[in-house]
Amino acid sequence: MIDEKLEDVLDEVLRRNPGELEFHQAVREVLESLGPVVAKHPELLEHKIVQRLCEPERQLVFRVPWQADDGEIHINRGFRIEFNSALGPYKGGLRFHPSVNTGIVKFLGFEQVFKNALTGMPIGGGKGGSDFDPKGRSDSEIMRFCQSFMTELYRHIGEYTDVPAGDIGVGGREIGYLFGQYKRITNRYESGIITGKGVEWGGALVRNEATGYGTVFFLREMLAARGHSLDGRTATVSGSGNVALFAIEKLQSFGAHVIACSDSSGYVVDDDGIDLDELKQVKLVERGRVGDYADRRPKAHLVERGNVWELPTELALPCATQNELSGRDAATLIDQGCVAVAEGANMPCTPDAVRAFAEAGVAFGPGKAANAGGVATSALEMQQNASRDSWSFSHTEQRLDEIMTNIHRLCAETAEGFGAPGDLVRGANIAGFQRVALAMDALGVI
Ligand SMILES: NC(=O)C1=CN([C@@H]2O[C@H](COP(=O)(O)OP(=O)(O)OC[C@H]3O[C@@H](n4cnc5c(N)ncnc54)[C@H](O)[C@@H]3O)[C@@H](O)[C@H]2O)C=CC1
Ligand SMILES: O=C(O)CCC(=O)C(=O)O
Repeated sequence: MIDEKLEDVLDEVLRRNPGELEFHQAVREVLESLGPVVAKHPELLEHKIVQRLCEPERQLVFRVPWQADDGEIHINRGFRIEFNSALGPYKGGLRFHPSVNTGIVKFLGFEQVFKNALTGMPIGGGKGGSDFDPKGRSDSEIMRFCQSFMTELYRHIGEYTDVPAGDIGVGGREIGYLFGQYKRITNRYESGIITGKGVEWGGALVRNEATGYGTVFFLREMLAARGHSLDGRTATVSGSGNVALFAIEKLQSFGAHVIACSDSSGYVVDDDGIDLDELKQVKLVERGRVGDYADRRPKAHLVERGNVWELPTELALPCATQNELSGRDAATLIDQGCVAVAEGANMPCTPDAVRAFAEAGVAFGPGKAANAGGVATSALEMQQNASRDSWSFSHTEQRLDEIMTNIHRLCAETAEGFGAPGDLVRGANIAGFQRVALAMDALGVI
């Protein structure tokens, strides 16, 4: 249900952004939570704070030409949506995937604004990427693509303006090529222009692990609020990229039994529990498929093109991509005893799924809160860059844990304060919104 005045805002968003379905979905989800806030503070609509929040400050779309190893010239499209800078420089990742378009980048940028606000750190929200498909491309092709991408992007980013990082298809290798090209073009070693850097050249310890670890810290808090723990629970994680791998690592360290993970080729079940060293070897070193992992493990098998949510599990961590877990999947998970879901990915559960979990009393951690550990640790990287310092792993992980625990507390208290105890979706949307709205109002009509 959506408040009547907010319905008008949503109608305007739909009219101005035709066909951008993921963006519509993300905006609708936030507006559905804001009824009680605008009822209490009608000035937020009079000052057009909500309306301005739904319109990116700047949208950049550019051509990215590059040459493949066989000599063929390819042309991709690059994007950077600088969504909101009321709290600090635009901050958010870059995604390289063939599905990337304006609507996808806009939904991710919109989510990022609220997520970054929840961290309590001085970062605005943005997102970018390209419809480039890195799958099957050589290192040299990836490098040439990244160099071409940065040859346009460099003029728009900076420590005080816009600070990109990784997302799907953009990891340490790509960040290195992007940073190298920035340095070459500008002749400046400005560590603070991008995060997710290698630790030898300005990166922060724990940034690589942060999103996955943070999601599990958040899940631990969700369970603790209900008097439960992770120890001995079965868990299923979708994806097997950056977020998934380190979510598995932290789940296992807390005593959970991770039985399955996936990639776009299908899912793998391992009755002995996922062997993380083997999975990292396949995914991070060989850049292989989950089937390669199954081939090496005695009690593992691949379900080609299978849906990982058909498996019985107590904990579900969608860590792959948007709308990967449907209402039907949620019903299956609930029937088979799932007690908690934490979104490591951005908007992985469809609105039907989120509704089904709420109705069944399943603890649910929305992505903009549960996966905020990645961007929060990026802000810690910026902090270290600005002070020419580097912190130990244990100190940085401790900071991450505190940040995630605080975000959980903020969401839970906000939900409670607005008459929806336990509803972390509402808590996250309202708490994130309040922080950005306050800053926007203070900064005037800009
Ligand atoms: N990397 C980060 O720090 C953060 C990432 N996220 C979100 O987490 C999710 C995963 O991102 P990363 O792990 O960084 O990317 P990644 O590129 O390292 O891994 C993505 C994984 O998802 C799988 N995948 C992608 N599309 C799929 C599909 N249609 N069906 C099944 N599997 C699919 C890939 O095979 C891969 O295993 C994304 O939604 C991203 O926006 C959220 C917060 C921070
Ligand atoms: O670390 C960052 O700046 C980006 C993280 C990100 O893209 C996300 O939170 O979805």
